[in-house]
Formats: sequence, C-alpha cells, structure tokens
Amino acid sequence: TQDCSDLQGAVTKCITDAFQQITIEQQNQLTTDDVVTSQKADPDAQAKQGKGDTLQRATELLVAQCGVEVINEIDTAGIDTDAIFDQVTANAVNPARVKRYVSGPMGDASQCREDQPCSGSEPIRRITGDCNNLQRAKDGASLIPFAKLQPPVYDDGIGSIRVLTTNKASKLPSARIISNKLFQQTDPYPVDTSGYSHLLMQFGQVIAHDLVLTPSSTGTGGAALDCSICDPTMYDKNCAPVTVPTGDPYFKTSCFKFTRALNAQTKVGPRIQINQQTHFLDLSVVYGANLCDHNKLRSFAKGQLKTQSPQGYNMMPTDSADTNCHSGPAYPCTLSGDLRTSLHPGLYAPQMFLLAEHNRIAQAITTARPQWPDERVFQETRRIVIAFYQHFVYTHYLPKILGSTLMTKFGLNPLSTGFFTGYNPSVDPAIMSEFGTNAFRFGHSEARSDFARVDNNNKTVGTPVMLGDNIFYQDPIYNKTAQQYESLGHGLMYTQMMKQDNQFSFDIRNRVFEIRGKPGSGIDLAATNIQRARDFGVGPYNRYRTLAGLKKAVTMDDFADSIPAAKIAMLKTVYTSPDDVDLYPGMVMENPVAGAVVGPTAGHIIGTQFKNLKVGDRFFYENQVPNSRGLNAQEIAAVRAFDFRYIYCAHSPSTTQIPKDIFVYNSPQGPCSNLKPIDLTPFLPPN
Ligand code: HEM
Ligand SMILES: [Ca+2]
Repeated sequence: TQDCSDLQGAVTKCITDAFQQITIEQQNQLTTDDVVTSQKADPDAQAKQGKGDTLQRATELLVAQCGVEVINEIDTAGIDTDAIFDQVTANAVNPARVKRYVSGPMGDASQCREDQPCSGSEPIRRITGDCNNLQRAKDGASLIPFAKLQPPVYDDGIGSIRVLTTNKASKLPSARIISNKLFQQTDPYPVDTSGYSHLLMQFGQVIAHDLVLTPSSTGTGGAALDCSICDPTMYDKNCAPVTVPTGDPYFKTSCFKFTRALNAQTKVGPRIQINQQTHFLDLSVVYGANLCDHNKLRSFAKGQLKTQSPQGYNMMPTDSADTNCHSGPAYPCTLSGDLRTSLHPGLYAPQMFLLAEHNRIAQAITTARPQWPDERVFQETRRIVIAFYQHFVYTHYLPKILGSTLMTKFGLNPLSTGFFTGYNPSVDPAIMSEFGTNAFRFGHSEARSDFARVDNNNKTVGTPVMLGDNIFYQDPIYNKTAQQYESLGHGLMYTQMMKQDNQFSFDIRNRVFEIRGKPGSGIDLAATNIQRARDFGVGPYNRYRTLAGLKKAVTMDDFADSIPAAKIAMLKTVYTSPDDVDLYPGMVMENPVAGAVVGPTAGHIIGTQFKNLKVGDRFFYENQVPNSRGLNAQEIAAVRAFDFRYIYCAHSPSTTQIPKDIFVYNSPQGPCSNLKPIDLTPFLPPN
C-alpha cells in the first residue's frame, strides 16, 4: 500500500486501482432490454458516469487507507484530482474504453451543447440554460449538479445509499414496508377539501418536468442496468432495489427495481447527482434542454414547432425510437422537450396546449412580419410563451400550493405594475436535492388512479383512463370516439384531485411502470420517493423541520406541533427514533399550512426553491436587468393582461366554455368567446 504522507502518490494509486476495478466490473454487469424508465440518461450525461463511478471508488479506497480526513487534506493541499484522473486514464491500454470515461472534454464538446462564450447582450435565454448568469455561466444549465439545502449524509460519508439509522446501530425499514404502513389509501379516498381540480395535480407535474430530470445510472454503452434483481451479490453497485416484505398486499416478488441516480462527481469526494433539465422555469419541458433534442422539435420554418394531425387532431410529433413506449408502433409515443411526456395520458393535453399556443403566436408574428427569418420568429415567440407561463405559475399555481403566508414570506407574489428589482446574480437558481427527490413530489399524493374522460359539458364520453394500465402506453391519446386528449383535458378540470396527505392512490402505490396483464411488474412510487432521497443522501425529516421554524424533535411526540397524534402513532409503527423518520413521510403527514396544499416543511423547501428560481433568473419575466433585454413596459402589461385559460379554449376545438378557475373543479363556467389572445402589438417593433 501507498504511504498516506505522499498524498499525490496515494491519490494516483487509488484512481489507477479504481479504474481497473470498475473496468472489470463493467464486463460482468447484468443489463436488460426491457427496463422502462422515466429517468433515461442522455449521451452527455452517460459520458460523465464512468468518471464519477471511478472517482467514487477511488475515494472509497483512499478513505479505507488514510481515513476520512483525507478528503479535506486533499482540498487543503490543492491537489487536482480531476487532472490526475485524466492523466491516469490517458495512459490506459484501451483507448476505446477510456473514451466513455473521459467526460470532461468529450461532454463539453458535444454537439448538443451551446459552447460559444457568453455575451451579456444575448437577447433571450439559451436552450441549455448556459450564460443566464454572466459571472457563473453554468448556473442553472442542464447537466449541472443539484444544489443542497443540507450536506448529504451517505452511510459511508462518500456515496453509499443511506440504509442505516442515524445512530448507525441498525437498519432503516424498507421503503415498501413504510409505504404499506403509512401510505395506503382508504376506500373511498379523501378528495381535496379546497375543491381543487385534478388539473392542479397535472399542471404541477408539467412544472416538475420543466425543472427536474435526474438521469439514472446506465450500464456499459448506455444499456439499462437490470436493477430488478433482488440478490445483492448479483446486481450492479448502481442498483438499490426496494425490498418487498413477504405477504405484501400487491407485489409477489421480493423486491422491485430501483436504479441509483447517475454519479457525475469529477473529483475525489462525495457522490454528486446532476439535473438533465435546465434548472430554470423556462419551458425546457416544451423546447428541450439541449440542442440535439431541441432541433428535432422544430420545423425551422416560420418559427413553428413540429406537429402532426392524425384523424384531424393537432398532435405532437411522435418518437418511433422511444424504447419506453409499450403502445408503439401502432400508437407511437410522443416527442417533446422532455422524455416523460408519454409517462401517462394525463400529461398530454396541458403540454399540447402550450405547444399549440407557441405555434399560434409564431404564425401570427409571421403574418405581421413576413420578412422576419424563422429564428427570430421562433425565439420571440418562445420569449413570450415563457413569460406568460412564468406569470401563470407565480400568479395561479404557487399561491394555491403555498398559501398567502408563505408566498409573502418568500417574496413570491408577482407585481401588478412596474418591474421586479430583486435580481441577484449571487443566488444560485439550481434545483435542490431536497426539492427534486421529495418536497416537490408532494403532487404524487394528489394523483388519482382514474383519469376521467368527459366532454365540454362534463358528460362522460368514455371509460376513465386508469393510471396503472397506461404508464408509457399512448393509445388513449389516439381514441377518437372518446375525444382523444380533449376529453382527458376536460376530465382534469371537472374532477377533484386527491387530498395532499399521506394517502396515495392504489395505482401510484402499486402500479407505476406495470406492464398490462402483468400485475406486480411495476413499482410503488411513494416508496420510490423515500428510496430516492436515501440514494441522494438526503437526511431525515428532523433535520429539515427546524428550517421551517419547527423545533427539533427529541421524542416522536415532539412532532405534535405539525403532525396530528393519530399519524404520529402510525410513524411509531415503523420508526423507533424521531431522527430516523424519512423526510418524505414526515412532510406528507404534516397538517397543511393555512390556505396551502402542503405543510410547513415542504412549504419551506418549495418556497426557497421558487425564490431562487425568481431572484436567480436573469431572464425572469418581471426583470429589467441593466444591459439585458427584459420585457418592456408594454410587453409586460400584455403578459399580465393575458388570461392563460385562453390556451385551453383555443387549442381544444370542442371547448366552448371554461371554468372561472381551471384549478377549482366546480367553479362557475363562462364562455370561451370572452377570452382574448395575448396582445402581440408591443412585441412587434416596426422593422
Ligand atoms: C400521475 C401522476 C404522476 C406519475 C405517474 C409520476 C411518476 C413519477 C416517476 C415514475 C418518477 C421517478 C421516480 C424516481 O425514480 O425517483 C417521478 C419523479 C418526480 N415527480 Fe412525479 N409523477 C406524477 C405526478 C407528479 C406531480 C403531480 C408532481 C408535482 C406536483 C410530480 C413531481 C415529481 C418530481 C419533482 C420528480 C423528480 C424528478 C426527477 O428527479 O427526475 N410528479 N414521478
Ligand atoms: Ca427548465
């Protein structure tokens, strides 16, 4: 072994050994063709994994030899472990294999990235999110690591998934056991008492897909790891399948699949996860977060995004190469800015309406300014659509989720006149691990198993689409007798969502990714949320509730300031110490904040995130940042005057009336003819 006093030598030796070990392990990896995943890593993300895995192993070897303090010593000594990795792998015998490992140069030179240097005068945000921050060009860009509210707590201090209790004396219960005890729905299940519609759930998922996509680890050459193997001696180190107890009410196997988030660390130290979406609220869910995806979506004429019209319906383009798709080729899945659009049929209508409105505006601009080239029309349109979407999220979505107290506390209320002056380039907008893995997954509790199909008059036009039968099946979208996606769009407005609490619909808890006719072939999403937080090293609930002003619990009963006694009693059936309660169950058991959907802890994390997304986004629609092109006074007035409901009327031909508030299921209807398109005059300078 190497002498730890020669740090440089010890690091080099450990990286060399780690590289060798990982290379051999890769040859014995078990991969599979039939894994369906919503978290598929794109090629640029994949290119980072070999380096990440190698450096995690090197860190493990080094710590075993020199103690955990070595990580800090390396930093203090200024040793560039990234460079040592590059040296070591450059000397490796097999250049083809190394290519997959050396992510830095290869990843950055990818054709999918926008590499030109930042210039302060760029009129519109980039597709990849680069250069939003002029001091730190990569802030908020796609493929950049998640931020963290609290440092990660991996069991080994390096990167192993959290399986131990906080005092390390025993093992945490399996996430499925926790779900069985705490997350089952009563029958019938409680609906939301504020009268919110299922569309509030659905729109939340669109926002989630705009903000977060955590790529999963892959096997060699991008193959899917087989993480449904239950024997720990057999599965890859990047698998962490969830143990199913014997006698489980639904699953007959002893585990269900779970793939760890891809490790993109670039130096000796802890494991690091990245976001494949742009972190900003910028409709990357519609436009794509890298140039390769983006270019596939555009027609490159008149500013249009591609569409198609089978059976007379205006639809998104399809992706015949989508390996997740169970219903193709007869009913192909959808191509959009996010690979999860075909996850279930409820997502289609809201995403389609945004795309269709882009095309409507681009057409109007082209008609008014026929001399403008495609690129100019496209980007001007994109700028308008992102602006009214941001306005809608902060005006109509967030206040319902957070309530007025938290909206005010975090400074999230939109202005009705003038400009926001709080842009702060020192704020990192990055999505926080705690937000992506848990807090913003509160919406899973709102999702029903049944997605109603009704017409404009709320009359049934087909049998409800069951979630568990339709994960990555798109045939309901093509069903013309049941009015295609229009009836699902209406159904979302005219049914209640489930209450946001610790009850999850049967399909969310048992049938996500299930293959038709094969009960038990899917996963439990609520349990997966717990496992995902452990995967990221997100610590327990007790570490977070204090941030929201609650006291640190010493006994389980101390949770009484936020959790009702009956639910604390439930927590006691799975956890013995308050320090072990996972963040997700803690949050969904909290009483909601007055006027809010979520409780204080989720509310704190979500509020902090949307604050960072506002003050840390140079292109936020309310900004007038010196030397950056924001909306001018007339433009922002047009955005504020625009009623978002217009897009539900305009792009669903059978819709002639619309609820006063599309997020309130029984709110009075009014005619669509009262709603006007956005006034484009301010966006059309004379030339
Ligand atoms: C029918 C409804 C929904 C289904 C079937 C669904 C399914 C999923 C699945 C399979 C994942 C990946 C889990 C993992 O491997 O870690 C996920 C992640 C996530 N979901 Fe949902 N979801 C739904 C609704 C929602 C809603 C309403 C929200 C928010 C309001 C939401 C927010 C999120 C977030 C933030 C993530 C993390 C994304 C990432 O890290 O890549 N989801 N969801
Ligand atoms: Ca985004």
